[in-house]
Amino acid sequence: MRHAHTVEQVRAAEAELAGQPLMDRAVAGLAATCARVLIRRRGRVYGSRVLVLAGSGDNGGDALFAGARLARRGAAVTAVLLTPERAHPAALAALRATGSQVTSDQEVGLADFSRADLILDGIVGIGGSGPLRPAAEPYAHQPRRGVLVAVDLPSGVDADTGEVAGAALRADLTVTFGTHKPSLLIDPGAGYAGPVQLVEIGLRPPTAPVEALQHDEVAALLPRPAAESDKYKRGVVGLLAGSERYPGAGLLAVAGALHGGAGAVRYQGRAAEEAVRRHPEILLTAGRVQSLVVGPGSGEDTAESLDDALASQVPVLVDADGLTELARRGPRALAGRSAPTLLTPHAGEAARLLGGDASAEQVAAARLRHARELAARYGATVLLKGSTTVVARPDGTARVNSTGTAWLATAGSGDVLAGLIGALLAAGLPPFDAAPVGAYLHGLAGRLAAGSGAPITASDIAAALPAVWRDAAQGDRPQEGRPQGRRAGNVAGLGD
Ligand SMILES: NC(=O)C1=CN([C@@H]2O[C@H](COP(=O)(O)OP(=O)(O)OC[C@H]3O[C@@H](n4cnc5c(N)ncnc54)[C@H](OP(=O)(O)O)[C@@H]3O)[C@@H](O)[C@H]2O)[C@@H](O)CC1
Ligand SMILES: [K+]
Repeated sequence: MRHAHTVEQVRAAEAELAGQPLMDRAVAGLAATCARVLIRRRGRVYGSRVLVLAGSGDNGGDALFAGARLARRGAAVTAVLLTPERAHPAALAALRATGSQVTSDQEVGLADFSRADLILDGIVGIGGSGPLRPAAEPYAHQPRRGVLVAVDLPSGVDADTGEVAGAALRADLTVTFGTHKPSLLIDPGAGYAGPVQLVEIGLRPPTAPVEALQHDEVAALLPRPAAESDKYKRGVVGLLAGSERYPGAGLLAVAGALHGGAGAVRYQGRAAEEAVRRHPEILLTAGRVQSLVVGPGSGEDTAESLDDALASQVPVLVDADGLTELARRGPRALAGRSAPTLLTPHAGEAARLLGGDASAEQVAAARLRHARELAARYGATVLLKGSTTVVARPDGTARVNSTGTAWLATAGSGDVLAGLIGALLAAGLPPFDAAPVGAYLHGLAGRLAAGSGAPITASDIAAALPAVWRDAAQGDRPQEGRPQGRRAGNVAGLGD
């Protein structure tokens, strides 16, 4: 599990360890990573050109101390101070003692930015607020050829939310200290971080408000049939999906559910004839179900289907047309439910559910905030789809998934996901497990189908699910070329 803590929690955990050499530990890890990057890139540290961008806080201090260590190994280090009168005194003295160049001339800094083999972004860390200050902003737009390593987090990214108010420095690699910050897991911030390396410094923060399931946790949560299993023990999922106008959505939801480990799929939409032709194993009769999926392509039947689903005593997943109808009814429509409800909107549907309080663009730019807001308003678990999928509970705790790939953004991909998660709900996983496990598998299936990069269809994603499931169930790590998470890959040859 990757745990991410807020700035407030990090500060409190840091205070408990007062007197311990936290900065030394952080700097040692940071400098060691930078040295490895230089050795991979140039074969040695000696003679490499390193630029340190140092702001006025401890983030700048970390960068200057790391610069001093690299200078002692023979790197040619230049430090650019963004607020010269307030640079970290001890760190600046350590760097000066190596004979390195120190300047506050931003023209020099920008020129070196383009030339350096390695740039340390120590402009601002968890002490940041608002958009980058004017002195720092030009670095966000400056071209470079070297590797940019963000210290703790990329400057310009909000640590707690991943929101980017203006410009931000786009890193090739982030070295973070003590714990992940939510911004390193959630887009758009995560997109600026690159692969993230965590340096342990001894922090003991409390329960994390944001976490990301990793391969082992997903493996442990996957339902496995036992010797005495029958279809009800494995879980029967009911699908209220597919209409005369959109029959395909129903078929894709069926494919997702069948490959999601359902003991059986009870199909209750208008595409029954085609569904049974394609998937002869489905049931068309009314009967017992252990979860319901309502909405994918449900068209003209949506209102009635949603009534039926919400009146049931089983977990309900509401997607697509079901969400549009729910937005019309508002949060009170879920008030009487005793069984769990899971909503799976994309940004546009989320905006609708929020009743016009935010646009789709605003939702996408502040994913964590809006997923939490929706979960709280509707008293339901919410899976907000997109570049990072965020799952939030009404109490604000969240899980994020980053196995996704841009190739997943294809028609019908969400229908497969709805069926897949519906099957996991039917198997007995609570929504806060079923949703991130489903998103994790769905993302990997997309990656597997897309291979080294090729257009895929939603049917390809469904077809790839068994292979992904098999790997996960056997505890196999995703193989090379099939990274576990976007940021776990060996991007630009920099990951460990
Ligand atoms: N916690 C831990 O356990 C450990 C923490 N460690 C390290 O300490 C870092 C936190 O240091 P920190 O508290 O000194 O804050 P930091 O991030 O340097 O920023 C403050 C400065 O930035 C400025 N500034 C603000 N907003 C800005 C903006 N938008 N754009 C530009 N500038 C902006 C602000 O200016 P001011 O508002 O004062 O004018 C202030 O001077 C942390 O990220 C990690 O690297 C490790 O060494 C060891 C263990
Ligand atoms: K930084």
